[in-house]
Amino acid sequence: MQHFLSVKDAIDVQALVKEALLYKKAPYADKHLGRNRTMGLLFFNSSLRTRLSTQRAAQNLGLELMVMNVGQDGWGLEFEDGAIMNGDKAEHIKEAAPVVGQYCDIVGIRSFPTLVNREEDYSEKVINQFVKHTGKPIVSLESATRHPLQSLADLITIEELKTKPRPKVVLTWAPHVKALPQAVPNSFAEWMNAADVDFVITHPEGYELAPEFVGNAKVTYNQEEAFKDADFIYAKNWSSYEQYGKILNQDPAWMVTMDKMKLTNNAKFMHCLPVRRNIVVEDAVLDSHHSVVVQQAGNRIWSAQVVLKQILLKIIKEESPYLF
Ligand SMILES: NCCC[C@H](NC(=O)CCC(=O)O)C(=O)O
Ligand SMILES: NC(=O)OP(=O)(O)O
Repeated sequence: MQHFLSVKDAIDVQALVKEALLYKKAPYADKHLGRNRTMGLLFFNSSLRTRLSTQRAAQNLGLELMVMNVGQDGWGLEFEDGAIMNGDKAEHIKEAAPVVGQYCDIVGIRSFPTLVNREEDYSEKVINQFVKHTGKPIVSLESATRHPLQSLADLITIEELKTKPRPKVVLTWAPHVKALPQAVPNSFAEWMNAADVDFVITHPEGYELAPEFVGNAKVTYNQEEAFKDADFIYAKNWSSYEQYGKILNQDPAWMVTMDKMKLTNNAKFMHCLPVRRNIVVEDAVLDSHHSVVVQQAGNRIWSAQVVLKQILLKIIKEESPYLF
């Protein structure tokens, strides 16, 4: 694997899931793979799970780590080609990224969307400039439009917990107080469309995701209809794609409740976290046997570890082709 930015970088999704579950049983099986190599994690935005689980995954593979909150501690970065840098941005990505590449063998980037400029966000301007200028493999730690390490962990969780070969998986929009990115639902949809599941998306009118992510999913505005016989309920808020970055609806009737969970096939409740209790989902669901959110977050280690393994194997192969 060269970079990890979307499901397209996973040559065989099922094989990745299987390998991740092997790591869960034997976390240190490849402890020497990352020896004398360093991973850098650059955060433009807050994180708990991604930061800690990716560090843990890297440590399990013997990698050294450097972590930086570039959004807070770094120089303001300019991304425009040809910019006259007379404002508050001290450094251009054309220097910053290759400098990071001098220090690190693999680089993880977290960079949320602007939610103002759709074209810019959907062109993945920030992470793609790191890909272009760093000269090292780049791992998305949640970019403007995708969160692939999360989606792989979600698929691992579904694989672990499914009770039938082709479970019904429902992605439901839920209310929120803030305008949030489409990255998590986009990415979840992209991975579910690559998996063997019966995939349904439900949201209020105006919250249609970009068609390239919806793919072949069934889409309905009727949440209760969607919940019927579901095996997994995956809740997430997102802001509008059509009226880009806007909040169109905060109707609490879209919150996931115990009454709605009763319509399902005793479904597991999933959320990428952080989740706002009694806004997105009521306490009764999160505190019940339905909720698998902690196990799901735990699986972030194995999703990161299997991805870093694939990238390390490519680096080692290129350095020492005679070994293969
Ligand atoms: N990495 C997982 C989700 C990150 C982000 N959530 C948030 O910003 C929640 C913030 C809040 O609840 O205030 C999102 O939706 O993409
Ligand atoms: N799910 C997730 O990515 O969590 P963090 O934002 O805390 O990393």
